[in-house]
Formats: sequence, structure tokens, C-alpha cells
Amino acid sequence: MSEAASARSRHSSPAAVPLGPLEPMLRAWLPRQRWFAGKGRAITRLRLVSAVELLPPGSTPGLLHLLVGVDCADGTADCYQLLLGVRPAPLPPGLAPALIGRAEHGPYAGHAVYEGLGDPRLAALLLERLRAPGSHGPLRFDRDPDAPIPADPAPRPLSGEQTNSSLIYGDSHILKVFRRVWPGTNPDLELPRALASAGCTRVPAPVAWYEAELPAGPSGGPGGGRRTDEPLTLGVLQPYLRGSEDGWQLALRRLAAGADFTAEAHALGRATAEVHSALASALPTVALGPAQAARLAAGMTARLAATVREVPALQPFEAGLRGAFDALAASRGTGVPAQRIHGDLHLGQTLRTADGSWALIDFEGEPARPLADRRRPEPAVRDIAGMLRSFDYAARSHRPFAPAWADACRAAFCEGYARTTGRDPREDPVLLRAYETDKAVYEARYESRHRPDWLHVPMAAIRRLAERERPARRMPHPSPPPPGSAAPHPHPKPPRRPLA
Ligand SMILES: Nc1ncnc2c1ncn2[C@@H]1O[C@H](COP(=O)(O)OP(=O)(O)O)[C@@H](O)[C@H]1O
Ligand SMILES: O=P(O)(O)O[C@H]1O[C@H](CO)[C@@H](O[C@H]2O[C@H](CO)[C@@H](O)[C@H](O)[C@H]2O)[C@H](O)[C@H]1O
Repeated sequence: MSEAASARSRHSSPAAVPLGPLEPMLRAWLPRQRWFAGKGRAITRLRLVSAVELLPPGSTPGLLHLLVGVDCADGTADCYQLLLGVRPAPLPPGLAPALIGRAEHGPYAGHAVYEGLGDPRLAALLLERLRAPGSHGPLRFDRDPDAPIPADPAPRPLSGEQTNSSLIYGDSHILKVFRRVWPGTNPDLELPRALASAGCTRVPAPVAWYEAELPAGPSGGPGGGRRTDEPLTLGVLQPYLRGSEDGWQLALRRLAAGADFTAEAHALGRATAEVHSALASALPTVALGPAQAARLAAGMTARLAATVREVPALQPFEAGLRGAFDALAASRGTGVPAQRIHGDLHLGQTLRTADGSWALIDFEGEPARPLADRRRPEPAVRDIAGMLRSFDYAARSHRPFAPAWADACRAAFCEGYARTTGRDPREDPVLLRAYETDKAVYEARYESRHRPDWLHVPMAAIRRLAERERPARRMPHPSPPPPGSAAPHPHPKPPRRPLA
């Protein structure tokens, strides 16, 4: 696509591109998408928040960038990013699986509307936009001027179960297109950029990104009616770690072979600690005092209550689980540092690269939590708890269940973490138990919504955590460092100031 053509790209106001003719097909299509968060909730209304034609009107194919507000009967309102391809119907056979519907009237009458990311020509156009920074209506494309982006790499969509949609370009870059979007910088752009500035190489550094700048409105805006003019992060391009394998797949392969995973778990603990230390040095940290501990515990208790309403199987365990949160409130926080963290760390968010080192990806945080929550500093133990849960997940997805494998990995991970930071996460048992419990509750809701066949996995942990026993009795004690290993580093940066 030439620069001249790109300059002709048009921003249409919501009134100029009515959602009307597209509405019935999107209503049917959206709930079937893996990334649609409103599953099981009745859609009451679709609202056009923004519409931009990224190719001149009449181009074949056409590319329509939409932000669509989805209001549900339970009062929730979300905003989704859609990239729609438009071609005269019928679609060529290779694009048939991407079909969303055929417009019968309106500006696209007689055209097939389809998932644009499935069309290599449109995927290539998106990369072109990222290569040449600039604005298209409310969309702003930006890049790191020092990081090269190749001109014409062949795009392919990433398959599999994802919260968002990703495209791989010629095995050199990967573009994540965020689906559910909010006003405010997405931590998956913010944190990797901060880590790159801090010199941390454990996380692929963003090389380009695009955002929407929308006027704040009294209602109907991207935040479901929130007044805000913060930009919405829509997509991030980063280097693709060719030849890497994710930690989840690797762990399952090891389990299937009856093989040990503790060396990897130990190295993962070290990698996680390095990332935490870099985040603590790049962004503000605070000390967890009594008020914050009480607020954290109250948040966990409220999430538990909401989840019990949604997942009745949790009900018999509610009182036992609440004990972990009460203990956190009673601990008065003990002054541990709260800092920016990964927020949804599990084995699937780790990549063992071709050179055998570990990288961490996907700093978006738990997709179901409000963005403001995900950007708030929290004790790093939250991430550690996520990873410990993941070893349990892996062991439980194996037949027969391999509890000793999980216990050994959990211990090795904590030891690796302690080797780098000088502090073993098991020395904070109250915090660790509260976060593991909170994570298992989150997982119960996640599985009941997205993968009911997996619900038994967090339920097994919930049964264990609801027994009011000290987690320290469950996990082996920290062992001394292996001979010849490096001395522990000091703890990442002391807390700067206590919160009020
Ligand atoms: N930089 C990268 N290099 C190689 N593979 C990657 C990279 N980033 C992501 N992936 C692959 O893409 C998958 C989805 O990425 P992720 O950021 O977790 O997206 P989502 O938020 O949609 O779950 C990962 O599980 C991993 O397999
Ligand atoms: O990777 P995402 O950001 O999409 O995270 C969500 O989906 C994960 C599953 O794909 C889910 O993770 C849970 O299942 C994993 C195994 O598939 C397991 O390793 C994790 O420990 C477990 O939490 C994650 O919770 C969810 O946010």
C-alpha cells in the first residue's frame, strides 16, 4: 500500500458508518469468539464507539477498524476491537472460514464481512501502518525508531486458545491485537517498555504499537459510560522468539516422559525474580501497611463472594477460604514491598528460548480484572502464587495425578527466586496462602466460564486451601544453595514510602 493511499485512509464518525446493517451478524458472531468476555450473558445493545476505514472506500478488500461497545443484560458494558474485511460476496475459498456474514443493505450491501486478521493482505496492511507512524482518525500508530521492522514478511494468525488475537510476521515479529479494550495504557505495553528501558532482556521489548484517542463522553464511551480521555492501547508488535517453546507445553512433555522439571522451575524462579527486581527499580514501589493489607484482603473476600454466586460448587468451602484473607488482614501487611508485577503469571506465559533461557510474556494481567486494579502495585508474591498454582495444574492434567512432581517444582521455583532476591517467598506464608487462594478462586471462575471440563483442577486446590492448615507444612523448607552457585542478591529495592 502506497503512502498516498495510506494518507487517503478515512476516519468516519460513528454516524457516518452505521453499525445498523452489521449489527445482526456481529450479535451472532461475537459470543462465539474465544476472546469474548460476555459469554452466557444476554447482549442488550451494540454501540459503535469508533469506526475507521483503513483503506480508501471502494478498495477490494476493504478494512474497517471498529471499536464496538457491548451492553449486557446484567449491566456490564465492554468495548471490543474488531478488524473487519469487506469484499464482494462470495469470499474466495481460503477466506471462507473467516466469514462473519453477508450485508444485505447499507453501504456494504452485497459484500461479505469477515475477520480481517485472517486475510494476509489486510494483516500486511496493519504492519505497514506500524512501520509508518502516524494518525488515522482517532488511531495513532507509533514505533521505536531504533528497532527495524522488515517490509514484507508473510503474516500468519496464531492459532490456539488466546485471550487476544496475534499475528506472526515471517517468524521475526508478533503483533498482539487486544480484543477487549479500556481507556488507559495496557500493562502489556507499559511494563515491557519499562523493562526494556531498565535493561531487562527477559521480556521481548515492544517495537511498535497503536492506540485510539477518543474524546471523553458522558456515556456510551469505551469504558461503558466512564468519562475519560486516556488513549486505549489496541495492539503491540514485538520480536518473535523463534524456536521457543512455552513452559506449559514443556512441563507437560516432561510429565508425560516421567521426567524431572526442577532445573527448569529453578531457572524460572530466577527469571521471575530478575523481572520483579527490574520492575521494582523502574517503577514506584510502596510498603504494604495495615490499610493496604486490609484493602487487599477485602478485595479477595469480595471476589470470593462474587465467585461463589457464579460457581456454586465453591459454597461449602467459602468460610475456610475466607480464613486465608482474614489472616492477611490481621497480618497488618508486615511492610513487604508492593510493586508493579506481571499479574497473571503461569507456565503458559513463559517461553524457553532457543538458547535455553526463559522469557516472560503477556503482562496484561488477569483479563477479567478492571484495568485500574491490574495497574496497582501489589506484593510480588502474587505472581509467585500464580506460578505455584501452574505446577499444580500441570501435575493434575497428567494421569495419574503427580503431586510429588508439583511439590518438587514449587520448591525449586521458590529456591530459584530466593537465589536472586535473597528472600524465599515461603517466608511470607500468610501472604502466599492468601494469594494462592485468591488465584484458585479466580481460576474456578475462569474455568467455569471458559473451560468447564477443567473446573476440577482449581476445585482440588480449593479443597486443600480451605483446610485451615499452614502452607509451610505443605511445602519443603528452603534448601541451601547448590555448591558453586552465586550468592543471593539483596532484595529488590526497599519500599520507598508506606501508603496512608
Ligand atoms: N514474543 C513472542 N515470541 C514467540 N511466541 C510468542 C511471543 N509472544 C507470544 N507468543 C506466543 O503467543 C501466545 C499468545 O501470547 P499471549 O501474549 O499470551 O496472548 P494472549 O493474551 O492472547 O493469551 C503465547 O502463548 C506464545 O505461544
Ligand atoms: O494466558 P491468558 O492471559 O489467556 O490467561 C488465562 O487463560 C489461562 C489458560 O489458558 C489461565 O491459566 C490457567 O490454566 C493454565 C493451563 O492452561 C495453568 O497453567 C494456569 O496456572 C491456570 O491459571 C489463566 O488463569 C487465565 O487468566
